[in-house]
Amino acid sequence: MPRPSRRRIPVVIVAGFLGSGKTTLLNHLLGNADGVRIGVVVNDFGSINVDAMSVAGQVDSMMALQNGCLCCAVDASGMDGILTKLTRSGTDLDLIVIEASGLAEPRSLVRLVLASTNPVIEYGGLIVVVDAAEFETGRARHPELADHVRIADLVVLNKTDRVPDHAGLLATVRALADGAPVLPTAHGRVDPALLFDAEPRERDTGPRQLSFEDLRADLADGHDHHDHHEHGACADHLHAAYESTEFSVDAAVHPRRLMRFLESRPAGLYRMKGDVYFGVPGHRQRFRLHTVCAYLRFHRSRWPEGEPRGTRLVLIGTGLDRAVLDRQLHECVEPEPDQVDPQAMLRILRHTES
Ligand SMILES: Nc1nc2c(ncn2[C@@H]2O[C@H](COP(=O)(O)OP(=O)(O)OP(=O)(O)O)[C@@H](O)[C@H]2O)c(=O)[nH]1
Repeated sequence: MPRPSRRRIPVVIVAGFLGSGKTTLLNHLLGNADGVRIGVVVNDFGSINVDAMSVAGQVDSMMALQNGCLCCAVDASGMDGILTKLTRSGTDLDLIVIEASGLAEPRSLVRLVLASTNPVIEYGGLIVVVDAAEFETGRARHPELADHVRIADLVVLNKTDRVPDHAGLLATVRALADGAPVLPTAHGRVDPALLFDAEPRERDTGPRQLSFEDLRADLADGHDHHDHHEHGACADHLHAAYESTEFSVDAAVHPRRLMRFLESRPAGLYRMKGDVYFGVPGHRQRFRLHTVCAYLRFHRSRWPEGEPRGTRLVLIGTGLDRAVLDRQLHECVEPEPDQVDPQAMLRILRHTES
């Protein structure tokens, strides 16, 4: 694949609601970069940066930021600092991808990149990943999700494998995207060339559109919202309604007890991700857990060399009772996993991909 030929390094933002498939898409991109050197900024809402762990090792240069949303945690000079660190990392990058947290406000991220004074980068466009299985319910609760589609330069309608008949949804998303290309896909398998070429489109000035000239003018007038808000005080943002908590033990959990917890998890617990150690004979590998609303999947793989065995999960949702969740998860801890009958793994394995 030809490398992007522009002299400045394009900075592409990948946004999309919790669990829509941003990291999956990023990994597909990294795995098919074909010599294009990619720097990555990964931002996780929770305090354990699962996304960074998922992309580590494949990337030319990475900065990981956790425990908050980049869009509120840094101001324009903070973003400048991040981009400068990446571009000075010694790797001659062709492209920078910022993976937003699942609760980020993409408009703010666009502003931050546009405000950068780093002379070697340029804004390369906004890609919004949409979860085909959850979008309609999601936007009923959070109309902002439709706004995110409206301002995208490229929309990836992901998880179409979970919605075989998605023609109606595709039409809806296309109408919202207002002329930006919409790519139906599964497992983030988009042609990387499309991302490298995701140039910010020329926009006319429809009433609900974000004009990049307007954004620049906003910034020039000092109207960047980061000039007015303290860290984390973005009450109008999607993540104001969400909270996260973590569970981290250097221990195994019992497969049946964990499964019971997962099957009865509260409705407000929209997203869980992280690593689970069962330690059961024959099943001592790392089980990476992902839940997105009702979706539940484990991905089994080897533990990276030297990584301590343990169970480390991030839980994100609304109205979470942290104390109860913590107690319930602690009740799943199994001190003698060697003694657990491997049959206890059956229900876990039903939800597992290797
Ligand atoms: N069936 C199906 N599962 C998918 C697809 N894309 C991603 N997933 C799964 O969905 C889960 C969440 O995917 P991620 O890529 O981690 O989503 P994300 O947007 O990075 O998540 P956050 O950063 O937490 O917002 C994982 O279990 C993925 O394997 C898809 O197209 N189809």
